[in-house]
Amino acid sequence: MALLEVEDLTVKFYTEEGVVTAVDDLSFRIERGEKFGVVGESGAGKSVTALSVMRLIEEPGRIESGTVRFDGEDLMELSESDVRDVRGNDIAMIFQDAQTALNPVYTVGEQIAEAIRHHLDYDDTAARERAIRLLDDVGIPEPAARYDDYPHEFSGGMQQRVVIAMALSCDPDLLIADEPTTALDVTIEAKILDRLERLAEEYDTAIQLITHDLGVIAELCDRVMVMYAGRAVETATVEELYYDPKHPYTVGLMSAIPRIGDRQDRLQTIPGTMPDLVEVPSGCSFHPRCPFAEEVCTRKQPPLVDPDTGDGVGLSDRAAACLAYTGDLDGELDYEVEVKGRDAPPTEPQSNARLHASDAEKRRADSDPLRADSDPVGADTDLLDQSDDVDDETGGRQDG
Ligand SMILES: Nc1ncnc2c1ncn2[C@@H]1O[C@H](COP(=O)(O)OP(=O)(O)OP(=O)(O)O)[C@@H](O)[C@H]1O
Repeated sequence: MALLEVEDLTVKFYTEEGVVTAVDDLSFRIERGEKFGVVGESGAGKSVTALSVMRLIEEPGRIESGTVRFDGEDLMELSESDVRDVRGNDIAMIFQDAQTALNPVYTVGEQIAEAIRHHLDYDDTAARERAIRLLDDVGIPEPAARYDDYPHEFSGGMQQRVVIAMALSCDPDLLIADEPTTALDVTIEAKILDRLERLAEEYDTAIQLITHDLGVIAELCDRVMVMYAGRAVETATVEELYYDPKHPYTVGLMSAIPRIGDRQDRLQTIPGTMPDLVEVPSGCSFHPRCPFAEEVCTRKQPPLVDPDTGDGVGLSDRAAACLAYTGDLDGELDYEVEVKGRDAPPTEPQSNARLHASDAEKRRADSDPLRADSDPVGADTDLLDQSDDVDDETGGRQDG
């Protein structure tokens, strides 16, 4: 039995502008101890998916349908108090902004110890010891001394480590991490991801890592689901995704990963933005941005299929939702995957995928009214967004 099984999940927000279908008939599975990545641009539905699993969707949102089974138990059927027990004990969640997760008026040690006392029924001394061990585990120097410091005395990177310690304090089976390192400098990001990976293995915790950055997925994950406009468009192992991406959107995301010494203007590789989810384009929702789109793509929604056979797939199988794999397209997907440093360990994105549209397709795309108000720069600055924050990894106290 898988640890988490989500089937046919649909979540809508009833806003003044209209009904937003944030998650549309989504199914996926996370195995025990697995590191599962969810990737896609802003608005793809990644966070809403995670919040739905935790049953934390609030008005004007509504989970319309679907099942979420955790360890065989349907979370949708549980009472509110039983779900609260699952949160914290079995599933923990961390967010991008460490500051909002930490209470400024309590010391970090107290906050972790309180979570331990509450969920694990430890006495004060045992909770303090476990909290100090956790601070040490997440890489905070002099953990016993830092136990009594307040959140503002820690740098951003160190605060996020504290949040990870708090999330792991009750030994959850699943840790949902929503853009946990996006606000941090890249070198600190790499260290925290590395630490997260080691701890997940040590504690046998599965991770659902949400990010818009395929580079982060490569650092940590075993398997990936690529989301677009509330739907899964591709699922694969990390190796399959990097060496052999199957969906044009994945190829576009891959092209957008910046590399050292890379002078190519990547802002042109995946033009357009995520559609307005009140009025999702007909057929394949990616078709207005896809260089390979044909007329059929405007009216037929592609099912998730095995890209080799075109057959339907199970929850964990390799799959892509593109009509190229169901035999509906006249043309072929024409893209290259240039693999860099095949022998290098998969800590760096390995492939350098490129989309090619024929001149005719480019002209069609350029004159496509659906693209008229697209914003190529906006789309890709999001994909390339990196904070300039410089963090203090020495563990030293912050000034002031
Ligand atoms: N409280 C809300 N009210 C109305 N619409 C919402 C609400 N929360 C989310 N949505 C909509 O649901 C869609 C999916 O949002 P979601 O936050 O899941 O995207 P995401 O992929 O996590 O993007 P990001 O990386 O920006 O968080 C978006 O169109 C968003 O506008």
